[in-house]
Amino acid sequence: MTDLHPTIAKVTERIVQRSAASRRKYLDLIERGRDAGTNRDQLSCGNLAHGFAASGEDKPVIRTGKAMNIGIVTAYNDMLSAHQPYGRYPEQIKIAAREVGATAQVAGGVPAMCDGVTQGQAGMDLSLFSRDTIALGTAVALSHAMFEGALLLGICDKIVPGLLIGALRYGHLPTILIPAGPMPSGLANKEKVRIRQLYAEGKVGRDELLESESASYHGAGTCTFYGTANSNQMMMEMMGLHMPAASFVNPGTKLRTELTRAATHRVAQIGWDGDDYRPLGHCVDEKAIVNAMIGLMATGGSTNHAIHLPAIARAAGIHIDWTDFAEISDAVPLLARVYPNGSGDVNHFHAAGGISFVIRELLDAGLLHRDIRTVARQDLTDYGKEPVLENEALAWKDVPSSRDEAMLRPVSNPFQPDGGMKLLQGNLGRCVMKTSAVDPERWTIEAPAALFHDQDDVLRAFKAGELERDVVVVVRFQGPRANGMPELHKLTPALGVLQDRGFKVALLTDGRMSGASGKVPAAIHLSPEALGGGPIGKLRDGDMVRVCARTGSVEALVDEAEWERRDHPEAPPPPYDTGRELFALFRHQSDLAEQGASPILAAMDSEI
Ligand SMILES: O=C(O)[C@H](O)[C@@H](O)[C@H](O)[C@H](O)COP(=O)(O)O
Ligand code: SF4
Repeated sequence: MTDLHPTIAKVTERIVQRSAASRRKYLDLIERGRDAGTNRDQLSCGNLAHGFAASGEDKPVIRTGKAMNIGIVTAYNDMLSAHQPYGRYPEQIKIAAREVGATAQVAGGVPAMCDGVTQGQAGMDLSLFSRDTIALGTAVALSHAMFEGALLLGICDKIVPGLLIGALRYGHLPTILIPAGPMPSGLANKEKVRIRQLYAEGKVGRDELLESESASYHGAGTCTFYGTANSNQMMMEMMGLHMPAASFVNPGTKLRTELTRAATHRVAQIGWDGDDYRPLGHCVDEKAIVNAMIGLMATGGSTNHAIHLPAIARAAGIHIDWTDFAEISDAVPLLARVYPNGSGDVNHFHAAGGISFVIRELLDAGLLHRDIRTVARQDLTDYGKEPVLENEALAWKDVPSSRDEAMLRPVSNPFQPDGGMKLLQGNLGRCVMKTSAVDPERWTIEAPAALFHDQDDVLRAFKAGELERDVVVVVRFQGPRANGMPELHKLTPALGVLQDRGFKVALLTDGRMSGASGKVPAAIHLSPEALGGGPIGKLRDGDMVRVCARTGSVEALVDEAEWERRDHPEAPPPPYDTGRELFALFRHQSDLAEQGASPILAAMDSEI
């Protein structure tokens, strides 16, 4: 057994020390959890009668209170292709629960935004704060206190983080997340991007573009690019919160059904009445959080998790920062190239050996904490195996080697010696850049700034031919306090066209990009944001700006005295339509992206 890599050990210990007081307070909460009014024994007869009134055939079992009653929190809706299969899951779960003498009820539903539907639209300004809204909805669902275990149905971008943040405040409950799997592969992602760039250049019309898009996104299941949703799945494996390697099994298959059934049986086995109690708050500890960070680096995961993982950790009393990410990135090799970091999609990744291969490789190399408390039978070792059906029964098998080294490689022969996410800092602040999808010759870009306060103005300038040059496109007032920190992924085709025409191009913003954003170097999440005085506000058109993932720097190359003299521009008005005004409270309370950009956690931490 290889010793744990010294950097992983050092960063973990630093996080443990930094979090000692808040983690202790959190663990005390878990100890009190069952007595703090969030447990069926605390309920009155009236409470209970309301709780099981409509439970049908399960009523006698729920009424006796002897078996686990499982609370299902579901993010089902028809907007997310990834979540559409969840519509039938509660009935499957109830049947599976009865098979082991338990019961299950839908504790509540939570909203889920499809970032693909809102991308480039006003709705995208609600995307990040939908995460905290989901956390609040999860807490409302579990506050019924009718449950001794929980199953969370969520996959996509802000939904898994939101479900986890809410469920962690009920960390005394054993909890398993149940994925629904990726849609089968459609039009190749590279062809999708080619048509998009032709459309951006005016060379094809909407009909051809719509045909291409709907051949790519064509059915039920998660989109097959390796964006934030599929990075969520990877992280849940690295933290041991799924049934092992359940993530990338397609919907509508027998194996998928058996994995859902197994998760329901398993959660009933890890409750406080048994001899293998595994509460969520003990599973999500410092080592599990570090494992999730490692997984992001080893697979080129979504930059959105530089914001979500700090928020998830904080809900468990754990504090991480971008320096932790950067040091882990330097120690962890890139083992997977899944689109946008390569040409294959998550179905190809899974077929090549997928997450099981990655975990086993990292464990064997001492690059993961093996000894974490997972929801499975032992430790993370279980997650280095892939699920199969043997004579119709679920089994897990070793994955001895990659079945496609064009997209999945061993630690002995990685794509990059270090991970896919870099910390950049300098006189403009701190930000992150995902390098795994960017050609290394573009890791350093130094060019004149073109300043914008709105992504649509960038596209207008592109169409007017005003960006045909080396350029750092700066889009500011896109931070959480300004307009909710939208993804600016709609800029990708136009910036890609400029890059393909041979210009040196980079994006610099206090906003976000999609996890599916790829080949154009993007220095994002710049903190502190422009609203409130962040240095990005001092930039002027034509300033030379340098972003460099090699040296980890983001600099305005402006005379120091001139820079000091500069004042800040007037901020654009806050967003007002599409319900965005309802989220003013969240904008006002949000803290830094590096802390998780979470208004609810900022307010919670100010009280406890
Ligand atoms: O972070 C992410 O992974 C994105 O938010 C993703 O969920 C979103 O749907 C993209 O917009 C999809 O990519 P396209 O917009 O290119 O289809
Ligand atoms: S991956 Fe993105 S686009 Fe696809 S269903 Fe999920 S949120 Fe929507």
